[in-house]
Parts: sequence; C-alpha cells; structure tokens
Amino acid sequence: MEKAIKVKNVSKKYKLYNRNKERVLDLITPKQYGEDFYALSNVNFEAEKGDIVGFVGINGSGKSTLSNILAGIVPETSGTVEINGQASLIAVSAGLNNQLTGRDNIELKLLMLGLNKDKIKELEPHIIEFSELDKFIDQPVKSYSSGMKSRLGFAISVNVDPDILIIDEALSVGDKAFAEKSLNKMKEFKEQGKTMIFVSHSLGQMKEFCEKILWLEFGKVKDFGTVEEVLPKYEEFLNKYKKMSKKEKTDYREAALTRR
Ligand SMILES: Nc1ncnc2c1ncn2[C@@H]1O[C@H](COP(=O)(O)OP(=O)(O)OP(=O)(O)O)[C@@H](O)[C@H]1O
Repeated sequence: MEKAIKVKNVSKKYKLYNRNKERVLDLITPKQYGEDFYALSNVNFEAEKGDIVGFVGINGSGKSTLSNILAGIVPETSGTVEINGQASLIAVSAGLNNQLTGRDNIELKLLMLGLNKDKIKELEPHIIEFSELDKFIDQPVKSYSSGMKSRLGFAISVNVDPDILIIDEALSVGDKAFAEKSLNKMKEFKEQGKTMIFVSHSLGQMKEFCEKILWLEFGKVKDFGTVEEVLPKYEEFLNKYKKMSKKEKTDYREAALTRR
C-alpha cells in the first residue's frame, strides 16, 4: 500500500512565558527565558493512501498542533513528516486573511497554490456558490462569524481538489444544513479514495466517517488502530474522565506526564 503520510518521532516544543518581557528578552539576549512545553512528544503514525483517520483526545492533547504540522502551517521542532501529495487544511481560522474580502481570500489562496488566472476564474464561482456567502463575499473576513469563516475555508479547500484533506473541527461551527452538505462532500472524497484526517469532538461523526483512530493524550500517542478497536476504549476513558474532580484530573495528568 502506498503511504500518504509518514510521521516519525515528531515533537513540537513551545516556549511558555510568564510575562511579555520574558518573551522579548528570550529573543534578544543569549540567556534562556521561559519554560519549555511539549505540545507533541515523539509522535509516530502512518496513513495509507485512501485512509480516513480521526484524531481524538481531550482538550489540549495536540490534535490541532498535529493537523497544522501535517498541513505545513507550523513546523515540527524535531522528527520528520513526509506528505505524499498536496494537503489542504480546513479549520475555522486557518489561512484566512482577516483584512481581505472573502473573494480576495479565494484568489490569494488559489494563487498561492500555483493556479493560473484562467483556472482561478473557473473555480471562483463554484467556491462562492458552495460557501453560500452571497453578497458577503465582497465584505472583509473580519466581519464574518466563525460559521461564515468556516464555510469559506471549507468551500475553498474542497474545491481545490487536494490529495489529502485535513478537517479540524470545521463542522462544529455554523448551521446543520451546511455541516450536512460538507459531510456529503467528504463522503464524495471518500469514494474517490482520497486520504482524510478528521478532527472532531463528535464521536458520532467519527463512527460514521472514519476508519482509523489516532488517540492523543498530553501530546503522546495513546492508541492507534481501527475505529472498532480504539473508539470504544476512548469512549470508556471519556466517561470516566468527565466524572473526575478537578484535582483527580490534575493528578491524572501529572501521573501520565511522569510515566514518560
Ligand atoms: N502557539 C502556542 N504557544 C504555546 N502553547 C501552545 C500553542 N499552540 C498550542 N499550544 C498548547 O499546545 C497544547 C496542544 O494544543 P492543541 O490545540 O494542539 O490541542 P487540541 O487537542 O487540538 O485541543 P482542543 O481539543 O482544545 O482543540 C495545548 O496545551 C496548547 O495550550
């Protein structure tokens, strides 16, 4: 089977600063300021061409960080990422310029993908129609609601026909009808054998749509396997986790981090 994604020992380190002053000093002086924080730590995972992989994990487990690394939006600190084809990320705030209008954003994104003027002219009406933004398409994106931004992002990403589609929580904002239309588009891609990564807190959508599940916990891979293998375990964990007190959650996190 041909691999679409190969992630080897990927870590992502952020620096956490107590004050802005520390951030500036860290940049301009040789002395180190701030605290290292690993949003991802030695993550390994592979996806075959045509796989539909769901990323699950509690808040802050690293799902968006990994999605952004796969889409080439943020760089990994260490490790390697191999992407076979063109990846396109759909997330509420991904890659849209707030100062520009929706139409300008479409043109900019298509130009950045290397499309020529004729191809852009051909695609633009389809994207605008899919987005259902009508006259808002000529308003600056900063005036859009999160649902409208998501619709624009979704409409651009699905119409540029990417090899790998990464959808990060984009269906959780906006109205039900648009989410339905988007899910249908994703099903079309599934039938075409495209590789997809799907990040969602909705286990129902995961079950309906994904074949494999990558479970992240505090930046590490907790489990990776078929939906049937992994999702029931994650569901059981979630039920227990939700019932924990604040202190129990902190203890659980600390125990997990010490085990590393
Ligand atoms: N730019 C950044 N600087 C510092 N820390 C960051 C940055 N981006 C993310 N993080 C931290 O990295 C961790 C992982 O965040 P990420 O958004 O990837 O998690 P997630 O699983 O997508 O969470 P959610 O389900 O809440 O969207 C979090 O603790 C977050 O605070």
